[in-house]
Amino acid sequence: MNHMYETALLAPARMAKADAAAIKAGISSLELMRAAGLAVAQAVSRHWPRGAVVVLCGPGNNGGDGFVAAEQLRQWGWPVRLGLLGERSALKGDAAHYAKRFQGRIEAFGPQLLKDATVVVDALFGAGLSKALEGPAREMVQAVRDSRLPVCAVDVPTGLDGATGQALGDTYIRADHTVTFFRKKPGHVLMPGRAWCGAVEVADIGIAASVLGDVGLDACENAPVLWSDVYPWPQLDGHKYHRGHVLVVGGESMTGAARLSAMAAARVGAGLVTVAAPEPVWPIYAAALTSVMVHSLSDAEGLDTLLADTRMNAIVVGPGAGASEATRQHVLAALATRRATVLDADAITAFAPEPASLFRAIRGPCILTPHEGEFARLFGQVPGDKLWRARQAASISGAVVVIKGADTVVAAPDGRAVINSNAPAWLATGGSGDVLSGLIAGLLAQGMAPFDATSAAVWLHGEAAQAFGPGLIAEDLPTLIPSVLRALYESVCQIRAL
Ligand SMILES: NC(=O)C1=CN([C@@H]2O[C@H](COP(=O)(O)OP(=O)(O)OC[C@H]3O[C@@H](n4cnc5c(N)ncnc54)[C@H](O)[C@@H]3O)[C@@H](O)[C@H]2O)[C@@H](O)CC1
Ligand SMILES: Nc1ncnc2c1ncn2[C@@H]1O[C@H](COP(=O)(O)OP(=O)(O)O)[C@@H](O)[C@H]1O
Ligand SMILES: [K+]
Repeated sequence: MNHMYETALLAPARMAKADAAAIKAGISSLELMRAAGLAVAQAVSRHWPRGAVVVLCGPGNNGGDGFVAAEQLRQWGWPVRLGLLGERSALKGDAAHYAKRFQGRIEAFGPQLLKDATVVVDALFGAGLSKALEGPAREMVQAVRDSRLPVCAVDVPTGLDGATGQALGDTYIRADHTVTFFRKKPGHVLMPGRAWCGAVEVADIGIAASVLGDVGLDACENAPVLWSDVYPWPQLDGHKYHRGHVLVVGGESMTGAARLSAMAAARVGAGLVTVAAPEPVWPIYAAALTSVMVHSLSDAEGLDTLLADTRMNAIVVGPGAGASEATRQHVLAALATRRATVLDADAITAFAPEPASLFRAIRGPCILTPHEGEFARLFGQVPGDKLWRARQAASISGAVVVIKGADTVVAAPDGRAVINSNAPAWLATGGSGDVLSGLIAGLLAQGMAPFDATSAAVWLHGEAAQAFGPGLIAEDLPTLIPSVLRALYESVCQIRAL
């Protein structure tokens, strides 16, 4: 199977096409709904002790899934209350079919349903939600929020746009657990959706992955399956130059940033790492670094002189650099070599007055790693969701663009894109972005292609932060890379051995 199919993300419109393709291939829509509702009932019984469950059903197929789940839970002996938004006679198709099979009582829709409940199943609206919630639906969502009851959402929490991860109106369900079908939707991993879905479970409802051949996909969720085949594990017959040489251009006042970047490049496996340190502060870098080499860069010696050593095959400019003319010149010198170049932080900000001059200079492999603030400085206010904005920026700049955050998006100029979902909140700490730039460069130096290297680095970065948890500071991240790599290596080897 195409690896991209495994972690494909399908926006609701494309998911509807996948449903239609599966139905055309022979599975009935009733079977799909039955499997979906059963998966929801199983999730509820797995995650909560048997108790008073309230199933809130909407007027469409999301509500249909709710009827199936409610009947299943009832048969398993759960005390079930069910409220339907709208008239039962207005239900159509599959939802009407399963409403008829529900053996319990359909109660008046309203916040009184929540009294004495222990868990809520949100089957109000799913992929079909197309406008802000109003009237009784809105009141109910607000009541569920106020009740602080645990929620299991069907497909997507009501109020969330599955395509963008944004709210369609002013209120929405915050779920503890979300059961979605066939594949995740971008809204499950893009913020704030990622935070509202709780744990997301993908249920197999009988749709074959092969439908994606015709249906396509909107992006992928970042995962090792996408790049582990091309991960540059060291070889017995290799030597350090086979593993590349990263040059990190250091700054004069914030010397820690370049050191963090350099340490990360070394830990992720670059054969050699050099920091080019401004002459006056060379002793600071030299005293702090051991295996990483430090080159004293005088004002008179341009970066191009140092880069005459063509073994330096990946360059980082930006961490702690200062948004100065000197940084601009360093960026242009690095890009002129057409070697793999990571531009972070001040290297991005330095081009804020004239972004086009940066884009013109990008002729070889280049990765831009802005956070939202730096992104706006370079690309302005691009409308649309984060996935769209990253793709636009990659197309405009000719670089792989990483928009960082709890939902880091990596997009390539050719349209490929991944959304990363493993970063814990602990990662939001000063200097962690500097580490990321080094991880990317370290993988580029070892010959990984820019989009793969960046996706892999973003994932390793998130895993490292997860492994540490609370109290993380940026210095910890490089030291956590070995255990993350070991676990990845062992899992990849196991897969190969199968
Ligand atoms: N074969 C399929 O298509 C399957 C669909 N499934 C379920 O079906 C869901 C999608 O079903 P639907 O397309 O019926 O959509 P929903 O059940 O999410 O919404 C129902 C309808 O409500 C209307 N609506 C939209 N926004 C509204 C608002 N703010 N206020 C009032 N009405 C509004 C729209 O006409 C929409 O079609 C999925 O999320 C999933 O839960 C599952 O049963 C699996 C199989
Ligand atoms: N809420 C969050 N949850 C998870 N990761 C986050 C969150 N906020 C930021 N990050 C990650 O933390 C890192 C911060 O990078 P950056 O803003 O460049 O910081 P610095 O310049 O201090 O190194 C990025 O990798 C980003 O994706
Ligand atoms: K829902």
